[in-house]
Amino acid sequence: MGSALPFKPHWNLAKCCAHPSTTNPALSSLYSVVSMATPSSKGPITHVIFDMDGLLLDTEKFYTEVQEIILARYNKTFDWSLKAKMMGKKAIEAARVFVEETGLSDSLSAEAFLEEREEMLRHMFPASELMPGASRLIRHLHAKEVPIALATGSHRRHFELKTQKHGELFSLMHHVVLGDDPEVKQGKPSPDIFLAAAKRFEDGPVDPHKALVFEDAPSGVLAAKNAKMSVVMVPDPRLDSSYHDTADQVLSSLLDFNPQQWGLPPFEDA
Ligand SMILES: O=P(O)(O)OC[C@@H](O)CO
Ligand SMILES: [Mg+2]
Repeated sequence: MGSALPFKPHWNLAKCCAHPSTTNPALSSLYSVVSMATPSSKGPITHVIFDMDGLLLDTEKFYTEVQEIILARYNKTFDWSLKAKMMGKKAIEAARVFVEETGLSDSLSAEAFLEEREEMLRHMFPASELMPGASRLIRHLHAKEVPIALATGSHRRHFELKTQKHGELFSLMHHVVLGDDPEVKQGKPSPDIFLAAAKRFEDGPVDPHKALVFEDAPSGVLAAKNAKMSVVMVPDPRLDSSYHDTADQVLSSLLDFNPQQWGLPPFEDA
């Protein structure tokens, strides 16, 4: 499905020496910054846009589990190279990737796959838990009056099930853009969702160079870059590290984010 990534990145990723962890390997584990391009060339960040699945909520494991179950029926195994191509996308787009990449399209349609997946997922999503550092970062930015928004490939029904236990935290977002929003014509890696999110802040369209996106998925990182935004990637460690190269900064956890590096107010507990 290589052709499903129509947007070619065209920015320069100068690996930076500004952050101590990039020059001193001993500090690297301390900071848990996997890699970093210089944020200084981007100008200070004024607005933040969060992805949801796999970044704020530990929901990617549900998709993985269900897809493993479905594939086992065909004596096939689900792996992280397929996962990398599906994650972050709208449901139907991910479903097409699944049936094509597994060679099942003749026996299983994308629609039938979705129906079967849905039946299992709807029982799992209400148990969704927050990822480490998600609550701390959202609450910090909100308290410091940094405008924050959510941009998730999830459609409304899934969004509601996943956030059932976390309504108060998600209400801190200035706005939420979902995968089934009419303005999101194409899912990630198209920039549609991030451009829609940037438009809906109170003070009108935000200059993309002043927007920082947090993402876990390769398609989401590309979508942010296609929208000309800066992006911090917090990938699952099982994802191939070649997917890190497109991000401006790669962290092991949201807990390792240093707002000051991006011109954002520092944590008071740091
Ligand atoms: O955009 P996010 O929030 O990762 O959601 C996509 C999703 O439906 C699962 O991969
Ligand atoms: Mg995600």
